[in-house]
Amino acid sequence: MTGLLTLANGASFKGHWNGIPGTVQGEIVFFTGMTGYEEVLTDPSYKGQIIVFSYPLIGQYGVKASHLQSEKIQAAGIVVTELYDGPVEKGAMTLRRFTEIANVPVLSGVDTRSVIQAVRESGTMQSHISSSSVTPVHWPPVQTDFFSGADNHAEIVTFGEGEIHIGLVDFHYKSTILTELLKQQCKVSVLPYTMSTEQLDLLQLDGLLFSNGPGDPAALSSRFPIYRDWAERYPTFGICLGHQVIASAFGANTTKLPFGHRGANHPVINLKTGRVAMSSQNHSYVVEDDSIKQTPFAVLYKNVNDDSIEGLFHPKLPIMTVQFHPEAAPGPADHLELFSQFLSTAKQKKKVKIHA
Ligand SMILES: NC(=O)CC[C@H](N)C(=O)O
Repeated sequence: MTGLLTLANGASFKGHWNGIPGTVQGEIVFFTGMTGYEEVLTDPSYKGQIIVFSYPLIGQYGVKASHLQSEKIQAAGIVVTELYDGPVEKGAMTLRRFTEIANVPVLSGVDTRSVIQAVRESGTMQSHISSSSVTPVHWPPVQTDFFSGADNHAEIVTFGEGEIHIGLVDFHYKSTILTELLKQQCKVSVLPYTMSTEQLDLLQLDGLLFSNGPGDPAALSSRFPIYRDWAERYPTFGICLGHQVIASAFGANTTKLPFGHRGANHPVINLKTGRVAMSSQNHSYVVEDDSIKQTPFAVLYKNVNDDSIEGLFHPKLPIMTVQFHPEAAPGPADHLELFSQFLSTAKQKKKVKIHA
């Protein structure tokens, strides 16, 4: 069955529709990694978006449960050049089957290079994929607030039994973030983002990790004073949305990039050491350079491609934040050491002997 991708700027692209006939609308974003579609599709930060994969063959190694970043596909739709339909390794499911179960359509046979060029020229915009050739006449606004409370969990869920107790502030975290903490023998309590300070303090945590998440960090603005108080009292690490939220909580502004950073090879420079390393990224919003002077923070990392802020640190308190994804999944593991750095501050607070 043929299908059509329409962009809000009027451009349209024909393809082959895979899935139950229908129509899906969402913000169009593109991911440039050669591998990692399992992690990308299930990363909650992609909630509601239509993902275009730049690598021309997608699905070639199937889908394994151990690679998933959440319990389901979070993207609203998928656009690829070729959907691999051959056999996959024992124990893996084909990507076609995985998308069918989730009822997420795949538009294949699309010239994704042209789509990405259009997005790079016009900026991130609304898009529509459909099994009919009807194009939308109006575009309802895209969802940017994912924190109405409706999908928050009320309970604190605890994993692991380690001596160091970390609170993972859950803005819809990627499972690899939890796995990395557990690998380092932490006890991790996954916290509802609406939790009260009284409840938080009862847990006697040694550190807080503010997670990644979908949409606009400004959606959490009513909680910024609370998060600032928490960060000032606990060793703190922020990842992606968590970085944006912490920066905002201390007075910085955020803005939206023209077409975001989504891929597995974004070079970032550590301004203290001068070391450049590759990073995994998935974000549209960014902390504004000029607004850093309104905060106590200093810039630790910058993006080598566009000079945007990639990480911050507090000169006096154990607070560090990164815009990129040190847990990778997918992507290079060059920044995994940041978990150990964060945990060493948590251990210092607890006065536990650090085994380097
Ligand atoms: N991966 C993330 O946490 C994404 C953060 C935010 N939703 C953005 O797009 O910028």
